[in-house]
Amino acid sequence: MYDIKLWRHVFKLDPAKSISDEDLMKVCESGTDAIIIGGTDNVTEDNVLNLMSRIRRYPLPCALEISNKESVVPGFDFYFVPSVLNSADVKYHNGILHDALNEYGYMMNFDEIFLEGYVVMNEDSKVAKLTNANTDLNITDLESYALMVDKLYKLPIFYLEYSGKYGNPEEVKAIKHNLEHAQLIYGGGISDLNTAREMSEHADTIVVGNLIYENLKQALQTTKVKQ
Ligand SMILES: CC(C)=CCC/C(C)=C/CC/C(C)=C/CC/C(C)=C/CC/C(C)=C/CC/C(C)=C/CC/C(C)=C/COP(=O)(O)OP(=O)(O)O
Ligand SMILES: O=P(O)(O)OC[C@@H](O)CO
Ligand SMILES: [Mg+2]
Repeated sequence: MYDIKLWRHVFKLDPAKSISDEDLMKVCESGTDAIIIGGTDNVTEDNVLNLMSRIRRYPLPCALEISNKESVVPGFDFYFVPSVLNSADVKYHNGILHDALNEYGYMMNFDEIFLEGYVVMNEDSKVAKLTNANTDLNITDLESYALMVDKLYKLPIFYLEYSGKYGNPEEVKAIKHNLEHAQLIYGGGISDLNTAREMSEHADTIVVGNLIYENLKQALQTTKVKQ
């Protein structure tokens, strides 16, 4: 599954959180399509490297969703770079990215880097606070972001981020309707197979994060969306 377009289900592991070898084995052998390593805070070179090397024992794709320049390490199959479109701070659109290109642009392998058009919707999430995101968006606003990502910026990925909260499936449906090329990734508050199925109806890919740490059994059930 080294074609990200084919991913239906992904587990997102937070390098700042601990997970036992036994639980990690269950996650990696669950039948999920890929693992994304990502988090908002306390993401360091050390904890990213450590988690990546433990996941590398298993034959599944592993992507790093970059949260800061300092924790980018070689060895991933893919690098996902979030550009938070509804952030009030240009730093989180392209500012950090521009700095990184100044420093390392000459040595980047652009075939493995995917820019994510990110829209953050849970006002209480760490990522919304960090990026000062305007989460007061209605369906028309979201449809417009979808057009922006797909028709104008022509980004490969639209990520609807509800981190920590379950979103509105009608929003996912409306966004999907406006995407012709971009892959629609939904993440946030998936708590069982039912919610996973509901979001999978319209999202191309669903991401399960916190549930891994809160209720691993339920998290593993969500991979059944692939059946
Ligand atoms: C060495 C090598 C091979 C290099 C490859 C080249 C490469 C890819 C270089 C990278 C270029 C680079 C450094 C670009 C910078 C991009 C960047 C840092 C952009 C800003 C990213 C950004 C907006 C971060 C904010 C946080 C964010 C969007 C996080 C996403 C994940 C997320 C929301 C997780 C959920 O949060 P969590 O921590 O789990 O929250 P809870 O604890 O509440 O659950
Ligand atoms: O942790 P949860 O709420 O499952 O969200 C998943 C992911 O979208 C976070 O970046
Ligand atoms: Mg989390």
